[in-house]
Amino acid sequence: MNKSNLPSFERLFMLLPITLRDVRDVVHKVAAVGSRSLEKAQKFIKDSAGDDLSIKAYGSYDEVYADKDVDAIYIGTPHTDHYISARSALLAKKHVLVEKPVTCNAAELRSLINTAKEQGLFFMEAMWTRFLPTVKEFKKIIETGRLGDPVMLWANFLVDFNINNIPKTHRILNPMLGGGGLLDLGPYPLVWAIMALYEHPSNNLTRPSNITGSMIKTPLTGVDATTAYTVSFAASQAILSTSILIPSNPGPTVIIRYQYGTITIATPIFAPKEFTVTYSVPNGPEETQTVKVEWEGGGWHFQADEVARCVRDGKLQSTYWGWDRSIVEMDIFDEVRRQGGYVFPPGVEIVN
Ligand SMILES: NC(=O)C1=CN([C@@H]2O[C@H](COP(=O)(O)OP(=O)(O)OC[C@H]3O[C@@H](n4cnc5c(N)ncnc54)[C@H](OP(=O)(O)O)[C@@H]3O)[C@@H](O)[C@H]2O)C=CC1
Ligand SMILES: O=C1OC[C@@H](O)[C@H](O)[C@H]1O
Repeated sequence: MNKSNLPSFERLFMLLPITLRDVRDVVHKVAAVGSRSLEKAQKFIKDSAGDDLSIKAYGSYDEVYADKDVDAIYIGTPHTDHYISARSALLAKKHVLVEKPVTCNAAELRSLINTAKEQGLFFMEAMWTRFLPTVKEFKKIIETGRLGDPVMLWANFLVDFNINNIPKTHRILNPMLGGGGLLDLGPYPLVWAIMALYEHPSNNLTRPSNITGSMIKTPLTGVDATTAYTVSFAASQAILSTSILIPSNPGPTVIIRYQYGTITIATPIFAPKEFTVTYSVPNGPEETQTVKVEWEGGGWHFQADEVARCVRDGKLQSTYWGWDRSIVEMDIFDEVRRQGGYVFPPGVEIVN
């Protein structure tokens, strides 16, 4: 059946596989796709949006911002474009979901938050891991209190980008696009530190007390190839790392030690479907529990549901990944870059 021949209500109805993941309170639909080239926008709709003829293709981003049928904009451009695109979308009165890292630095983020407040619009970093069902299950285990307080967390995200055989203009290598491992991969080890340590009731959303960072840069372009960073909270500490030189497997890539046990998160760090909890009692037997979670699709739709709910409820920020989390993240990245001596080329940071 050709969906495009149906009246709009029936087309909407055909989107109902949404209910298969048991989401009935919100529905969202791609209304338009913007690209710097019309042909690319059309190709994206054909290849990645089911060739849905109701989706408008635009050869510029500005046309999407100006479209009255668009309520919210997802920005999936390289990091260095996030500030300009998100600001333009907010000024055009659109709610905004912007890829991780939300901006190149904390000053750009603070500026966007002010714009969102002034415009009365929803704004969120697309930290999709926070919205996965796995994290809901993780939080349930923590809330029982049986593990006690967190003490140490180790997390890494390593990806072999084959950097000797890709163009130096690739966004992972290009300093003009905010290249390097920290900004691209670093949000994932950090999101686990934020979820497990910063958000833990024992820390109660208290900002980190100390941050350290060390970077090894590739001679190819000077961006960070391997980075280690630590984040200390009042009573717990995260040891985090990224590299663009080697793959993450074999995992695990996240281990969290609590007073009375350990949680080990399976790979991939950005969308794990399994974790293991080991409860340890002094002088007693250990008890191990493996939690497995399944979902349909890649998993990005859970954050899209959150955007829809927040917009519906008139919220400017999410309770789960609010502005404070992104500010903690970008303050940490600024400090690690400062200690690691990674200065972006002039013009990359729009706000300083
Ligand atoms: N959540 C997740 O799972 C993932 C998130 N990301 C994040 O998404 C963002 C984009 O990453 P990725 O898709 O790999 O990046 P790409 O380099 O593939 O760029 C994505 C698109 O951005 C547009 N664009 C706008 N300005 C530029 C520019 N100056 N140079 C190149 N492209 C530009 C292009 O679209 P066009 O020409 O059509 O306008 C391009 O196709 C990053 O911030 C990254 O961290 C990346 C991978 C996975
Ligand atoms: O978000 C991401 O997840 C997967 C990585 O390979 C990618 O570089 C990164 O941007």
